[in-house]
Parts: sequence; structure tokens; C-alpha cells
Amino acid sequence: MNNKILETENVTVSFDGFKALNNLNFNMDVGELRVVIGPNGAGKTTFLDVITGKVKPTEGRVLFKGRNVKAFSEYQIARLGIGRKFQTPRIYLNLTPRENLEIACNHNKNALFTLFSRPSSAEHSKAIALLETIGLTAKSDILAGLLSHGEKQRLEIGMLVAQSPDLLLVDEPVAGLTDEETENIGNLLLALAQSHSILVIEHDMEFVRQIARKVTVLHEGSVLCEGSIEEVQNDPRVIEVYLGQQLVS
Ligand SMILES: Nc1ncnc2c1ncn2[C@@H]1O[C@H](COP(=O)(O)OP(=O)(O)OP(=O)(O)O)[C@@H](O)[C@H]1O
Repeated sequence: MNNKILETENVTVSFDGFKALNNLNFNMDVGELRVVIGPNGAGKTTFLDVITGKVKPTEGRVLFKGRNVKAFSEYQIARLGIGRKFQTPRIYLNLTPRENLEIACNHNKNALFTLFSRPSSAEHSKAIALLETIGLTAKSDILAGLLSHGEKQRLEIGMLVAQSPDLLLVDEPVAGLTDEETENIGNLLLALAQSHSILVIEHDMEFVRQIARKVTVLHEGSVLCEGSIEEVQNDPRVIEVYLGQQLVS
């Protein structure tokens, strides 16, 4: 049986001849929490784009749960079970955290329908449980626009989880956050990792140390190396590509 949630086989993405991804081979197991790092321009965002179908590979294949996603649109891939958290939170600022989560729980209907109908008791209970998970119970009924940046990030992660994805893609969740909020996000991802497969792109090495089990280093669109945080930090190839950048602290 295939226990891989995600595989890329020789994936190349060319933009006018420039290879943002170059023969990329990557895989992660069901239930794994993986962190992908790499210097600026390494191809990290393009990597997420190719997994979600926003960008199609020029060559190679992306397999989700063993299935080639080539023929699927971005929307269809999301419905297959891939949820993506972008760097900037995408939440409804004029609704409360609870309403945001109820809308996300109710992803078969649109936001307007959800607003003008009462949530089912299952949706309501799920939203209440998620508020607890993301640590926003005390703020469940204030406007989401009044939340701090870190709280908004946690809310959006909760909204992703509400859609029950099999794989969560999380792009730089702690950029611009305080140390305390960074730690909160780390603890949240560690808690979610007990029941989800999660791929995190991150620059903040303190945060990577907090959450990482296995780290993949991307460089020039390919995997440079993989291993524990200690292994990759001590790898001379990693030190070389990061020279002049802030990996080793
Ligand atoms: N649509 C595009 N057209 C042309 N070049 C692109 C396009 N998208 C990305 N690139 C190039 O591909 C390379 C990889 O970009 P990507 O954004 O994936 O890197 P990254 O690792 O996410 O970088 P950063 O850490 O700076 O966000 C970069 O050199 C970028 O300029």
C-alpha cells in the first residue's frame, strides 16, 4: 500500500526557459509534519503552486495520495483534500471568529448562504471545538478585524482545518509575528500534526527548530538535502547556499 500523501516525480516548472523547479523529487508520508526551507528564489512558493495546481509542471508528475493531479483544476485539487494557508490571512474581517469557522465548516455552501441561514448543530459544535484548538474561545464573538495578526493567522489555520483537508500546506505562518505568537502557532501546528499531514514553508529558523521533525532544503528548484534540523544545519552544502543569509543563528 502507498503510504505517501504527496510525491513529486522529476517535476520541472519553466517560466520562459527559466527553471523555477528543476527535476524536483520529493515525497512525504501520511501523517508527517515536514518543513521546507531554502534561500530566496529557491522555488518554495512555486513548489506549493505546483502542488495546488495553480501552476502546472512543464515536466514530471505530482501525485496526491498516489493519484496524478495533472488533469485536475486548482479548485478540484482543493476538493481532493489539499488546503493551503497563504502568508496573508484570508478571513472575513467583518464577521466573528465563530462565524468565520462556521462558514469554513460549511464549505459545500457559499458564505452568503451560510450567513443568512443558521449553522447546523454539527457545524456549530465543530466551530466551537476549533475555537478551543486555535485558542480563540475567549474572542469567539468579537469582530475578526479586531484580532491581532497572530490571532488572525491562527483563525485562518482553523478555517483550513474546518474543511477537513488530508494535507495542509502552510506558507510562512510566522512572518511578522511576535515571539509569543510564533510559539503559539508552533504549538498549534504540533497539535494539528497529531491528526494531519502538514507541509510548512518557513524562513524563521527558531520556529523551524520548534516544530521540525524532518527538514527539506530546496535550492535552485531541486532538493539540496533532507534530514533533521541538526543534520541540515551542519551540512556544508546548506551552509554554502545560505552564506550571507540568516540560516545559522
Ligand atoms: N511567474 C513567474 N515568471 C517568471 N519567473 C518566476 C515566476 N514565478 C517565480 N519565478 C522565479 O522562479 C524562482 C523561484 O521563485 P519562488 O517564488 O518559487 O521562490 P521562493 O523560494 O518562494 O522565494 P522567496 O523565499 O523569495 O519567496 C525565482 O527566481 C522567481 O523569480
